[in-house]
Amino acid sequence: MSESVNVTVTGAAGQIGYALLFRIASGQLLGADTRVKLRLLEIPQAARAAEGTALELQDGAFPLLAGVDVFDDPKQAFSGANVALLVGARPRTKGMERGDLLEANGGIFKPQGEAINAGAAEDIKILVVGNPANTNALIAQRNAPDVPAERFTAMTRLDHNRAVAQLSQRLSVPVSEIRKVTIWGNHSATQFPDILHAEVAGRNAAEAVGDQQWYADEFIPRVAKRGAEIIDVRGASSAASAASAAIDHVFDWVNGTREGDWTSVALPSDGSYGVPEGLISSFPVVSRGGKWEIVQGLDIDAFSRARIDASVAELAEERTAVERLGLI
Ligand SMILES: NC(=O)c1ccc[n+]([C@@H]2O[C@H](COP(=O)([O-])OP(=O)(O)OC[C@H]3O[C@@H](n4cnc5c(N)ncnc54)[C@H](O)[C@@H]3O)[C@@H](O)[C@H]2O)c1
Ligand SMILES: O=C(O)C[C@H](O)C(=O)O
Repeated sequence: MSESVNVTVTGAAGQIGYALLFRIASGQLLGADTRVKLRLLEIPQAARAAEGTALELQDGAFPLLAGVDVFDDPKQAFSGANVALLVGARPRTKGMERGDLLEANGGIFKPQGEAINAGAAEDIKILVVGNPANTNALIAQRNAPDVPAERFTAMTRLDHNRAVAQLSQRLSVPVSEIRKVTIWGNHSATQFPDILHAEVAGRNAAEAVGDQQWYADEFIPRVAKRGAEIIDVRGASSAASAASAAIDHVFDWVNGTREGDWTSVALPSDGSYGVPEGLISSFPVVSRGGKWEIVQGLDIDAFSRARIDASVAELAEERTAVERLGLI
């Protein structure tokens, strides 16, 4: 059994936090051989609720759980962190777009980036879940100049999983048969869920669907607006599915993606596919040796190009907005 790994989770007393922490403690984030020390960060008003969750974690008697500490100070919470899940932020409510949260939530990620820069472990891996996730990740990254930029990622795995599930339902095939779906761009309604390179049981997915109108007018908006659909039907933003996607994201980062497949992650662009360098945009990626690599060489047709460009333009606008707010 290895040394324990420090996992910092922000927003630990929130909805996603509650769905996430028990899965981490059970070994699903890092694997069944890795002991975990949880470091929970909350705002002072919610720290007692996080203490309550810590008591429940203790009551789970998880063999892989090496300890739980609760903090209300980011510097302490991120000290020595090997993995950081930045969940704590306000969720949107009915009628809002995720970008509307920029002003309310952006300010959270500057001090957290600074705290990561000051005290996280050398091998820190960061996943931002709190919305607007891509731009919050950009804020944290730009405030942590000593941490390699590629360690900062934002979550589009929930969108990816949603796309796989919709395709599976449409084609009546198990999700395990679906490969190489991509989410491009922002975790927002402008995102582009791409099935043109995807495979279903070894066959091209777009050909298997054979219905461009369903793809353009039903599938893409259904996936891109699924967060709003959940808020409408459930009365609160997605929580357990978001926690599950966060587990998938980090598990694949640490353990590698499966052969013959890829996943979707928002990470700092290196200029691939014409996305301006530095923007935290979603790409098709594989994970090898604990590092994400953008899948290269995919043909991008005019339909896809227009959609990728629109989502990337929104990311550039969000970057300008946070520059104006003095957050980067
Ligand atoms: N990227 C995605 O796919 C995705 C999916 C679902 C939800 N989200 C986002 O995740 C965020 C959390 O959602 P939730 O449903 O858990 O919300 P929630 O309101 O239930 O919980 C948020 C928690 O964060 C805490 N918090 C606020 N500011 C903090 C700070 N500075 N430091 C530490 N903790 C802080 C709050 O006290 C609260 O307990 C929201 O922004 C939501 O929109 C993202
Ligand atoms: O849509 C939201 O506001 C929550 C989350 O980002 C989601 O995709 O479910």
